Amino acid sequence: MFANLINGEWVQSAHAIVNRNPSDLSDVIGEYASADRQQTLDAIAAARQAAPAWAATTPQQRFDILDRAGSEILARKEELGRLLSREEGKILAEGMGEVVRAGNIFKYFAGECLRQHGEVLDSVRPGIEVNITREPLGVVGIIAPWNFPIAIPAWKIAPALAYGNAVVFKPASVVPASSWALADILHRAGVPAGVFNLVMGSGREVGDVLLNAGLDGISFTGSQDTGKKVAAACLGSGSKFQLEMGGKNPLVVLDDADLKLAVEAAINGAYFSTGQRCTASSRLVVTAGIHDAFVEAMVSRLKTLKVGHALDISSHIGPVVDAGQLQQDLDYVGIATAEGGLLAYGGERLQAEKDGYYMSPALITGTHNQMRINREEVFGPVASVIKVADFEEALTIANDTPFGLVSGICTQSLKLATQFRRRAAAGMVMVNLPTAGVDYHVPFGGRKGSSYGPREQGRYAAEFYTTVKTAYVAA
Ligand SMILES: NC(=O)C1=CN([C@@H]2O[C@H](COP(=O)(O)OP(=O)(O)OC[C@H]3O[C@@H](n4cnc5c(N)ncnc54)[C@H](OP(=O)(O)O)[C@@H]3O)[C@@H](O)[C@H]2O)C=CC1
Ligand SMILES: O=C(O)CCC(=O)C(=O)O
Repeated sequence: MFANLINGEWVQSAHAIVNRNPSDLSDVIGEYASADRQQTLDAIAAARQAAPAWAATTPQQRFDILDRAGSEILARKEELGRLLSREEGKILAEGMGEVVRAGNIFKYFAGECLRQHGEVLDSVRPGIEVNITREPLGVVGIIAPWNFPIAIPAWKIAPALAYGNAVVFKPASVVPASSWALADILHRAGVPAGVFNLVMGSGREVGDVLLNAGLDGISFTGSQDTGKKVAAACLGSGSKFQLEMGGKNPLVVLDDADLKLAVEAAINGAYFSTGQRCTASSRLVVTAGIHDAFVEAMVSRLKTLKVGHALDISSHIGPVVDAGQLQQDLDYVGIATAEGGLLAYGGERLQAEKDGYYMSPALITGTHNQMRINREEVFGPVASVIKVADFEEALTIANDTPFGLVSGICTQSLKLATQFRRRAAAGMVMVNLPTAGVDYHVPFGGRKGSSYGPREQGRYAAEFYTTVKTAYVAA
């Protein structure tokens, strides 16, 4: 059984998480130790003890460790990419791409260790100097989702360590293998005992302990429902917190769009990675003049996509991650058609020899923005089309959502693209690009119900993982 990493030791548990391949349920990836409450408390105590010495390391020491971890991740991209695709179900090219992203993130934050700086100002009073510096929070709890099993842990763990914090990390139960591999790499890269702890286990048990332990910070990505629980618990226990929680992202297609480009952006954004991205384009907002041609071209393109085993290089779309998510996706197709939407393509459970969780990508037309299919996050290969009159209506509909992560537009008009960029009520805007697929060195995050707290990624990550100190010194 793959063990948890607590205080620099591999620790077994009484119970196991059995990790199965969603492409082929007969393929068991491994058994992973499911930590209990006491083991989670042990990990927190170890992190508390290790945090001050880690905060006092030199930037060079932290650089060396994070850089070594990044190099190993990059060197093992094929092996780790296969492992990731086996446990989560995204196709191999996407799995390997995600591993490369994780390696680059560690390299980037290794560099950030060396680039930390403060500010010196003269006081408004004579003879006084003001120094503004950043300090680590202390111990940070990290709770990750299943849809990016190595990149999301990387973009939380790397800045936490780079800025001098100790970490207790809980991965999603359904994808422990990539997290275990990452913990093993960090351990061998030289992270001191207790500075990085891995506690695999359920949200109800391990997650609950982390939320109520009064940690210095909690960084969470996952559903809105759980995010609300995280927020309430952190307010109670006094932990600083940061939440990333999904989207209902619009891709606007205007009459003047390059049709081929718009279709490729929509196919990529809505269906690649099986639509299991918080940045997925689940609402396609299309103006009347291009609507019919767009829908026809989408259906033609969808017919060329092969749904299949994630490790089969001819597959374009892998399985859904598990039975619960598959049922949720199929239910939403039913909800949309019951509300009056028309199923233009797909939306069916696909039977497979190996019993994987396969469904055909669904395109639903004739929808309006108040339908549940356009208000609630599905998190699967399901997209709906909303027909609108013109740019102004498209923008209004794009912004009319409880979420605000990404907003995209396809147009050849610089003027309308600029208007959209300025007026979109979202944390990220994409012009003539899919809504999904972001860089690792720039801020990531949204507005309204999508996010709470400082942005993740790039140097903006320092806003969450550090606290600012202002010192007044009489000269
Ligand atoms: N925005 C995004 O990036 C993501 C959004 N989602 C959305 O969430 C839906 C459900 O996915 P799911 O994985 O169940 O998401 P959850 O929000 O339930 O899980 C995310 C993480 O939180 C943990 N967790 C769950 N309950 C608690 C709790 N009470 N206290 C502390 N931690 C907890 C989970 O642990 P455990 O795995 O053990 O349950 C997991 O590590 C999806 O259908 C999708 O709509 C999901 C993933 C990512
Ligand atoms: O689209 C991306 O590259 C990132 C998506 C993401 O972070 C998520 O789905 O949680």
